[in-house]
Amino acid sequence: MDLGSHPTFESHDDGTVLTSAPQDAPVDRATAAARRVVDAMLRTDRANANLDRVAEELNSIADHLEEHAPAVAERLIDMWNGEGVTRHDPVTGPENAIAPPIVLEGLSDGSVRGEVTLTMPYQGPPGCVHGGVSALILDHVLGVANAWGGQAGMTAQLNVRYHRPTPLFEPLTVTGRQMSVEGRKINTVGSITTADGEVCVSVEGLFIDAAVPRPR
Ligand SMILES: CCCCCCCC/C=C\CCCCCCCC(=O)SCCNC(=O)CCNC(=O)[C@H](O)C(C)(C)COP(=O)(O)OP(=O)(O)OC[C@H]1O[C@@H](n2cnc3c(N)ncnc32)[C@H](O)[C@@H]1OP(=O)(O)O
Repeated sequence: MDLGSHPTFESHDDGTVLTSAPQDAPVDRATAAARRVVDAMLRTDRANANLDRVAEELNSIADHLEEHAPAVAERLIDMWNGEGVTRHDPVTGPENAIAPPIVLEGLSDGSVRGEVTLTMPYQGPPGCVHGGVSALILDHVLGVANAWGGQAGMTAQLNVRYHRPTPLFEPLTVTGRQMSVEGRKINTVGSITTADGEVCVSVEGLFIDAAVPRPR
């Protein structure tokens, strides 16, 4: 899978930042505000907050953004050619309000690593992370681990084991590592652990090196 050049690398003492750390660009600031709105919407007092006004103002913001939206095909070309591949995805993308977003580093031992504290929008069981959200995060982290390992691919299988509930509101460490490459088949593992080192979720993924054409 051709990932092309990656315009957002930065060298750090600990490793190499593989994803796009949020910057002070207007789009990053606007997306961070949208993320804050999603979180606050779940926390606010339904009886006392003026939600009619909130709906009106948010719809007016959406109207403005949609008025300035190019055709989807054009937008996809910009995303994949101009802006860098790590700015829009739902796990690390600073421009994607759905993303926490997680900053991932590639370490010299071949693994990738990031830290994240997840909040209300990612809830599954009471006070805990939704299992599908953990799977989403790990699928992506394994994908980045493959890129860091030198051969990337499409997810063909993801085997997820939930060892214990994953807490919200606590720092979590997410890791991934490419284990082997046999022809087009890539085996990759990863986990989500608490600050105490307890493994909450572990995954084994099979990825297949497959060409996905970039929009042009
Ligand atoms: C220098 C550092 C750089 C760092 C840069 C950092 C930046 C990183 C940037 C960006 C990271 C991005 C991270 C993204 C991560 C997201 C991942 C996703 O969400 S991927 C979307 C979900 N997955 C799909 O939609 C796939 C759908 N499936 C398919 O397209 C096909 O089935 C595919 C490509 C998986 C395989 O299809 P075929 O036609 O190419 O190949 P066939 O011939 O079927 O299989 C090849 C071999 O693999 C086995 N195989 C295929 N699928 C299998 C499966 N599910 N289970 C077991 N084996 C399977 C087959 O049995 C065959 O094996 P035999 O060669 O015969 O031994």
